[in-house]
Amino acid sequence: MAGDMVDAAELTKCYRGKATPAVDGVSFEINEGETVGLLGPNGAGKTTLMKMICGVTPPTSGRIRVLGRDPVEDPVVTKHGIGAMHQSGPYDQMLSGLDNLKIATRFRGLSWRETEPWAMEVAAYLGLTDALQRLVFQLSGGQRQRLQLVRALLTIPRLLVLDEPSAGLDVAGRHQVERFVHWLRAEHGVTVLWTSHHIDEIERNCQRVLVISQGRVLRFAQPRELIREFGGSGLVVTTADQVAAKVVAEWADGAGYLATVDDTEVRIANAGDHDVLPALVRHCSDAGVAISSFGTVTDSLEQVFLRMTEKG
Ligand SMILES: Nc1ncnc2c1ncn2[C@@H]1O[C@H](COP(=O)(O)OP(=O)(O)OP(=O)(O)O)[C@@H](O)[C@H]1O
Repeated sequence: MAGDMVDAAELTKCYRGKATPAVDGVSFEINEGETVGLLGPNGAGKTTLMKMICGVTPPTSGRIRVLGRDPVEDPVVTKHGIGAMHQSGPYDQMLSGLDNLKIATRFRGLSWRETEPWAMEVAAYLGLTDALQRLVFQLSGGQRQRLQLVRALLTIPRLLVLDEPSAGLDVAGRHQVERFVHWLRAEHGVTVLWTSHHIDEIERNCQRVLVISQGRVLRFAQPRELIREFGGSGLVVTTADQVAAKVVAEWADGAGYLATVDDTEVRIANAGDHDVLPALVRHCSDAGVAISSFGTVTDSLEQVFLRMTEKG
């Protein structure tokens, strides 16, 4: 059913002393089983929006429902329905990772005996079994980040909220987290709301993307729809040598295109339709320089995001 997981209507959050709202009249729906990416530049309101979904902070106005309930007023939702991994965790640095998990379990009103098998399975998957015995201050940034994910998953949530889950992780760690979330979704039907400044991560993993800027929704659509709507395709021209590359780049500049040169390769933005090519080939022939090959490249979600938020 549409919006059965999250239903936000005209959601607004104004912080005291701030002239403009952090979240400003945002409406959207998330369906059960979806993985939704939340993208926005720094300060766009992503964390504030996630906090309202998790019931951590109440909206100033508007309405938010998670699983049909008000997340601020209904602790059942926040304690059992939502697993949230926030950017920083209130750890006791002088206790082990394991003891921190036990405290979090108690805080959520759960029994460690019942929680332990699943929590240890998650920790093992994330390569944390040994690290859990060490004091938190002895863990690396990447291990602490993965410990946050275990803590968000003390139960199998209906909705998993991930606020920059890959911050501080190396490439292997990022892929491990991605594989794990994919498995959760496939095996347990967990709905995921995922924010990241690694836009390739969102493009790989999310079915729809909510793009916000200055607290407002710019667009909520599938990555490929965003690329179709806001993206362009560029021309990649490989030349015989750097002199030829310079000739191509100067011609592109003169024709009003943005050209970037990497050794003998020239990328000409928004010139993917082949109308450009005959004029370029003619120019190169007149100038006596050779083109070795050419092809087209389509914008990535990252390029589309930059374009959308620059307009923002
Ligand atoms: N507790 C707070 N009190 C006052 N202002 C706040 C508070 N939390 C956030 N803000 C402000 O609200 C706006 C949105 O902040 P928020 O953290 O939600 O953005 P964000 O998109 O998550 O940013 P980032 O990508 O940098 O983490 C910013 O202008 C920020 O300064």
